Amino acid sequence: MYALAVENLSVAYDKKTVLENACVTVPQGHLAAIIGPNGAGKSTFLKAILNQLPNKVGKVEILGKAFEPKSLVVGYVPQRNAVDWGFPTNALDIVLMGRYGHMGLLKRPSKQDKLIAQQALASVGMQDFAERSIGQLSGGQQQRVFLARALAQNADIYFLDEPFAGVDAATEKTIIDILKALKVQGKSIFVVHHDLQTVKEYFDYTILLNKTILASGATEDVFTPEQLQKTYGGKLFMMQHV
Ligand SMILES: Nc1ncnc2c1ncn2[C@@H]1O[C@H](COP(=O)(O)OP(=O)(O)OP(=O)(O)O)[C@@H](O)[C@H]1O
Repeated sequence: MYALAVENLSVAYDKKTVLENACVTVPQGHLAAIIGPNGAGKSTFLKAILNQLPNKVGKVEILGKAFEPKSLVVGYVPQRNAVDWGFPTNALDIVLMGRYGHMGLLKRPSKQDKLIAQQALASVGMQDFAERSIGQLSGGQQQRVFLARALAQNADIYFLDEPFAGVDAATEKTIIDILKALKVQGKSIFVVHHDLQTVKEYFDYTILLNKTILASGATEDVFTPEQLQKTYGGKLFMMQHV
């Protein structure tokens, strides 16, 4: 069974097609980068997989099943700028949302849920900020809290949209170490990523996307100058580092 199987996925916004016939299968247990230029459709690809876009056509299976919004199996960390940070809630409550699907009918967090949420906050180095309003956290701290929420959910497959955007080197290291640890546990992780210089170091699997999936597979096979040229065209100026 594949972690992700996508067949002929297409998405249009206002009749403009931004994703066309994307096809990819990814085995379980990989830490996979999704890369491609700005506007290539990477966020759209994630949102379509997670059934957030009404105008999608095609077939998507996550661990052999169609995505269900209440699924506990799938954890999602959206792009930071897609989140309403004015929402009046504190960091611990955000992380507790990751436990929501695990709670009983009354949706009241148990002691165990609170403990798991606190542990998740601690694992991203944010234990001292549990009571802080999310609007009063720095960008990197917000990113850590959202990662903690996904960790508290204890999902099997994770989708993260640019988790390293605007974070400092220490936060980036914290995040990548956590993602690598998830992979060691056999989980599957998909990360929209922009920094081509760290792809080989961070990811064992790479998906190249520009309006459709251009290539996917083991990073050493896919992350080649030829494939990157195909994906980025003339816009690629970092070829010498590849
Ligand atoms: N809600 C929307 N309505 C209309 N067009 C949209 C919408 N969201 C995205 N687009 C367009 O779809 C295309 C793909 O956008 P998307 O955000 O998926 O790209 P991306 O690869 O994630 O880009 P980036 O690397 O800049 O984050 C872009 O041309 C964008 O302008």
